[in-house]
Amino acid sequence: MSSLYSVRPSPGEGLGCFATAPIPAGTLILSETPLFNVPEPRTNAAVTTAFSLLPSPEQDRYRTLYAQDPTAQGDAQVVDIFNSNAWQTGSRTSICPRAARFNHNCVPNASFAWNSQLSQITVHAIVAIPVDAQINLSYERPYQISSARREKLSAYGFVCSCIVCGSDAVASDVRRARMVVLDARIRSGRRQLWRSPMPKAALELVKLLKEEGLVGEALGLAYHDVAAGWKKNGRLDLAVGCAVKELETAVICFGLISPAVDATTAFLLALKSEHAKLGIHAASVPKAVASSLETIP
Ligand SMILES: C[S@@+](CC[C@H](N)C(=O)[O-])C[C@H]1O[C@@H](n2cnc3c(N)ncnc32)[C@H](O)[C@@H]1O
Repeated sequence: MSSLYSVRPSPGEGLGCFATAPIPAGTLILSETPLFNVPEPRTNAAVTTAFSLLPSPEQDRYRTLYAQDPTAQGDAQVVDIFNSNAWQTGSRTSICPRAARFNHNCVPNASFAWNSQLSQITVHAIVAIPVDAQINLSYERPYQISSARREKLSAYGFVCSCIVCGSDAVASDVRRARMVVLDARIRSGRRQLWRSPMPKAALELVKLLKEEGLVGEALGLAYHDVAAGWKKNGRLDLAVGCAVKELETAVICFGLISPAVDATTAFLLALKSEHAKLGIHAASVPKAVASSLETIP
């Protein structure tokens, strides 16, 4: 795969990855096999032992990666580099030297994933990335307001200066605080005093995620929740439509050959077959439902 980006200095961020050509959404930007990994929960001893087993040229390559403390030596340097560059890959944490050059943005334009089918990490563009734009991943979960993200990101030794940590912080915090509430409500599956005819929380989450520009994995999960909600409410026709959206998002974030796309396809097919068995055809959609669906293009 010829590289779609070059690694060069990014002011205030060390090195970063910049598109060398326009990159359409859904493009596989990078796939990489980890140099080494350790099981979670990890220990410093596990990291230094795994590092000591690497061939010398790979150790040298590792030592070129970013370290928070450039004066650290020996095991302290190995651990510092690991903590600054490692990614969660299933039940392990891995060093992927090429993926380690992507900087963070709270509204990322690319999605990082561990693909257990390929035993590789993948990075996909989740929106169209113009030439010369920096390609960013998110190091943090999206459902957090700026102060919470700032605290988490301080572990990496930097203060994020992206738009939703800066000029758009107030509006963004309102949206993200609401996302936290909605996500908790969906996860707890709290019983309602009266039954809503539609999955309100998940529909609102989809709307907010789009307003915030968070069109990656979180949006796919929210589509899933909308589909599951419609199913619960006996609207398999609407559930199928949302499961299609979930699948489209999964293909963009993870690529066609991925466990995530397999799972999403299975969910969609199960809904379709249930819908077909019941012989239900798209019923006329009540007005309130139709207007809420307008939020899902
Ligand atoms: C995984 S490395 C990313 C590549 C790194 N910039 C390099 O030069 O190799 C993580 C480090 O990059 C820097 N970094 C990443 N995103 C940043 C951002 N949005 N603003 C400032 N520094 C950032 C921080 O120093 C962080 O600890």
